[in-house]
Amino acid sequence: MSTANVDAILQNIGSEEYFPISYEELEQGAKQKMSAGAFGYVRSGAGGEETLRKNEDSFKKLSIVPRVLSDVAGLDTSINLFGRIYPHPLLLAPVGMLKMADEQADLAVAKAAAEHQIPVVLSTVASYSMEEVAAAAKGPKWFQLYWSNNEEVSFSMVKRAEEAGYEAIVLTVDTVMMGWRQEDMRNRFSPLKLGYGKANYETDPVFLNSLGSQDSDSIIQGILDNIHHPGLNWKHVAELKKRTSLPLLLKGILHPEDAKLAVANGIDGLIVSNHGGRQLDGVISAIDALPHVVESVNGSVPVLIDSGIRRGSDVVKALALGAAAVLIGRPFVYGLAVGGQNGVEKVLENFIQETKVSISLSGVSSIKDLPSLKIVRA
Ligand SMILES: Cc1cc2nc3c(=O)[nH]c(=O)nc-3n(C[C@H](O)[C@H](O)[C@H](O)COP(=O)(O)O)c2cc1C
Ligand SMILES: CCCCCCC(=O)C(=O)O
Repeated sequence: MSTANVDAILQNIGSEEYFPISYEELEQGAKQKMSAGAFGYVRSGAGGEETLRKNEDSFKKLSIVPRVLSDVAGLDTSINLFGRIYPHPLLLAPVGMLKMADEQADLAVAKAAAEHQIPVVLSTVASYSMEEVAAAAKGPKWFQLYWSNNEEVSFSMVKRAEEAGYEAIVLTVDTVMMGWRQEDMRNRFSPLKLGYGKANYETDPVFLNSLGSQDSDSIIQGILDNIHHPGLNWKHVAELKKRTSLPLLLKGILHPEDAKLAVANGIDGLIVSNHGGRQLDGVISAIDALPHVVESVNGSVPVLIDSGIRRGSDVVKALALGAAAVLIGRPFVYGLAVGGQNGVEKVLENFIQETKVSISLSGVSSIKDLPSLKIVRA
């Protein structure tokens, strides 16, 4: 391991201010900084939170069987997605309404990710518009689309993303309506109604033209009318595919048959995800769904994963089970709440370094060799 890695591991020791390292510490730190409603919104899952818990528990039930004496001196953690090389197998998952955590929200997150050339996936319901984020941060960026009932609004947002330099479109397909979120009902908290997610809508000419009036209340009502889209189906996906030259990924795939249909519809990549346990409670954990999805697409498209990834050894397990890359969700949101841009950078540095240590100690020296690493259910 290089001296730089050791330095990074020791970064907290002797430094003046301690920054949380573990996920549990980050969560506690964020709880102290955020309002009860905002923290509850980020932390919680749907229903009885069975899936939220299962996401993490499933990772813990998997064990790495490492190799030794395999010369890991020349570690290579780079990956290739859609023809572009990234230095780490990590992306930042789309997280909407980040002003709940920090005023600089998506701007701070995109700047932190750019420091490491980690792609950030900007949410449709971001707190800053896609053009503002593109102007603030020059790193790789993808755009996450929530389908709009007025489909011309969807196509308009995709066109804007292309023009602003976003490199892929991620259509989220597990959110045709909001999950049953008891914590938010208890707290009477809706960040959408508070306007934290309106930036991409209030800057969209097609959306604005569709409204009778363009005051703040009408914009928010317009978003609520558009964002629930129970009619979404494969025809929309096929039409969207025709409308963009960018790689199109579907986020929220758990069933191998849906994965096959996605490939048949020309989709370029999949994200195995249960939305961090925030949509349908009781569903399979993402890491348990992953090998079946990977098998069903048989290498035809890259399969990424999110939901429950908390540390470097989780990244190793996901890549060993066939993921092309992983997306981090809540950990970076908590980093943002605790320390703004600097907090996100710290979370990413720890993920990067722990991932490197975990791959090396597994006896593997390149990401492309991780699928040969033995993982057992213990
Ligand atoms: C506060 C919050 C907001 C989110 N907003 C979005 C969003 O706008 N679009 C989306 O596709 N997924 C959204 N997600 C889901 C994440 O992209 C991701 O699937 C999930 O956070 C992964 O699980 P993890 O947080 O356990 O890592 C959100 C998640 C959280 C916690
Ligand atoms: C209709 C779904 C709106 C969801 C907004 C943000 C999100 O994805 C979340 O998990 O919260």
